[in-house]
Amino acid sequence: MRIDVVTIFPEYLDPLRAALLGRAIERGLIEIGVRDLRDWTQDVHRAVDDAPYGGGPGMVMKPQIWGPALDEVCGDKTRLVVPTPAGRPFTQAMAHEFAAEEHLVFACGRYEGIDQRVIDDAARRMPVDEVSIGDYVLVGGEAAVLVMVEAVVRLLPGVLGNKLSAEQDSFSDGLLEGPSYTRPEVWRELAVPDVLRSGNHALVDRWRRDQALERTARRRPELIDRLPEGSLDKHDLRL
Ligand SMILES: N#Cc1c(-c2ccc3ccn(Cc4ccncc4)c3c2)n[nH]c1N
Repeated sequence: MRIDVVTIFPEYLDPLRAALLGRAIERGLIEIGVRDLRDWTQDVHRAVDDAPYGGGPGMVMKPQIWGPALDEVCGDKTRLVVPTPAGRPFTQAMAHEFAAEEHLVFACGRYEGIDQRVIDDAARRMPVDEVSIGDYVLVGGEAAVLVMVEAVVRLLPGVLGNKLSAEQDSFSDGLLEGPSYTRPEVWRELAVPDVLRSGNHALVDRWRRDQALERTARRRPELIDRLPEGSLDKHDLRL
């Protein structure tokens, strides 16, 4: 997979080259390019924004700059992802969809966002997703791209050390994951649940399922309602 990010703050994306993602790049599992939108400006001030039509606060990013940038960075296999507070919620299911793509381009807006015609024009040539990472307002798209790239790249084969880690994620079965424990057995008078030290894998699996269901019902009850038909067995339903 190749990922390109277009931004006016390329240094904001430096964390993409650290830790797990950095190792995935070194191992050739992914290629990541970060491009400075100002490289496509033609004026001495390298302006990327202008006042909004219809008035109102803030500035809007210019289509004459974004258009040529995306023309150059995007190809015939590109899926364009545009972070925006007005986007569809980014979910684990969407992360899996993105992980199956050959080429992702992330367009990072700033100010009040990117002129809508840039997105509409791109949508004439490629799949475009306007996506939000949550119901709160950021200053630009870069932080959202860091979140989405991490969520997507960790799903790629070979990136995570232990294959099961991705498969047993929160949300992989529609539920939040339950609590995790490691040594020591007792810490500050708090003990690890006995079942986890029983060596009985069936009991451990059952306990973990119960914990996931109870935590989901308590913290995200709407996820229970969204489970596919037949997801809950008779043992689950007794909870
Ligand atoms: N994904 C995502 C986001 C953003 C986001 C993303 C891109 C841009 C570009 C510019 N802004 C600033 C802005 C624009 C319009 N209205 C208010 C603020 C952005 C915010 N905010 N909150 C999220 N969950």
